Amino acid sequence: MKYENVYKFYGKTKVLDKFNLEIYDGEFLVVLGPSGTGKTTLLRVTVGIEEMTQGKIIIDGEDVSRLPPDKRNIAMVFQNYALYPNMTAYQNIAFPLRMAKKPKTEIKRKVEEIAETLKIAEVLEKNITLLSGGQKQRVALARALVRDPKIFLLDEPLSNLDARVRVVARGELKKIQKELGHTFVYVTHDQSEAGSMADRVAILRSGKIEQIGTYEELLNESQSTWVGDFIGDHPMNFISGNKIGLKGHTIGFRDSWVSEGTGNLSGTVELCVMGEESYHVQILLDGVKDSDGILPADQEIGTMDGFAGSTLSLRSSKKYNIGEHIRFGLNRYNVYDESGKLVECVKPS
Ligand SMILES: Nc1ncnc2c1ncn2[C@@H]1O[C@H](COP(=O)(O)OP(=O)(O)OP(=O)(O)O)[C@@H](O)[C@H]1O
Repeated sequence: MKYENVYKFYGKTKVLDKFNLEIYDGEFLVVLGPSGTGKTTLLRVTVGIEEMTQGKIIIDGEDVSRLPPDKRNIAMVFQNYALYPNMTAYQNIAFPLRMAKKPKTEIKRKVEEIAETLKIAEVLEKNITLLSGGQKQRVALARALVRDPKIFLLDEPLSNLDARVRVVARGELKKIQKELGHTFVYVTHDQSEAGSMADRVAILRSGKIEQIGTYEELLNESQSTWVGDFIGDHPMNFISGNKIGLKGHTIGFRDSWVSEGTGNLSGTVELCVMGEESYHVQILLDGVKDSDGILPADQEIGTMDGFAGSTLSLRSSKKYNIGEHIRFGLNRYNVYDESGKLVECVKPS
């Protein structure tokens, strides 16, 4: 599927801005981005429940931009599942096939088959209101899958599940997608979902793709300070390049890219909290007041609202006491120019 120069306006508000993207067949693409950046609009325009203002969507060489939703061979799973509350799970899943006037025997066979795959066979006769969040989510998925569409659009389908069920559901979803070979376009706010499921992640910013790649590439080779700040469990750390001889540039590094004990940076531990696999250590860098050294605490870099240049976060296997003074160096870092664009990824040997 390919988007070519797609624009979407709501009145005067530009939501999709010359949007271009090719999604490969069988790919699991996750779309991440801040709130209000056009993710849901992108899905709604793709499935056809919202008309685009300008541009094309091409599927298998055919321009589907002006086709009605039921002629696009695309299914969408909504965040709130949009199930029919007065129907059983069976009736919900069968609904699109009934609308397509399929024979009863075929409907029964398909619904049972998909219910088996998604492990909801035993709840088929239950009313939808009696199902758990996880079961509802699977019914919604089954209802989308039963039509056997080529492309699936999923808008935060796991967000109503509790944290543990969500982790299991992620794995199942990924497995189903690979087994069936469908193309999935999956919108989420949850970066760990992106990291665990996506073949590629597209970061949407103001209706355009800011960067696309594997989650790892986005983390390690963030193309802009904006992406570095946005992606990851913690934002990328940024310091002035002056400190290490790169005047006018910004140095970006992840909290795990440090070696403790030696190096040309030092600071005082402000906070040390235990994470799942390591300690998250917050450091107030030395030299904060030095105008030729580290950026002053109140200075903002680029578009990173409220980013205080003086406080960094590190990941460590060691527990530190508050007030402890530590020295550290960088195992790798990225260099950004004045406009916040990536210049170089450096890995000192
Ligand atoms: N029907 C509509 N009429 C007018 N403006 C709309 C409409 N739908 C969305 N918008 C606006 O378009 C912009 C993008 O909305 P959209 O829901 O696509 O963002 P999103 O990235 O999915 O956000 P979120 O992550 O919060 O769900 C927002 O500014 C929103 O207010």
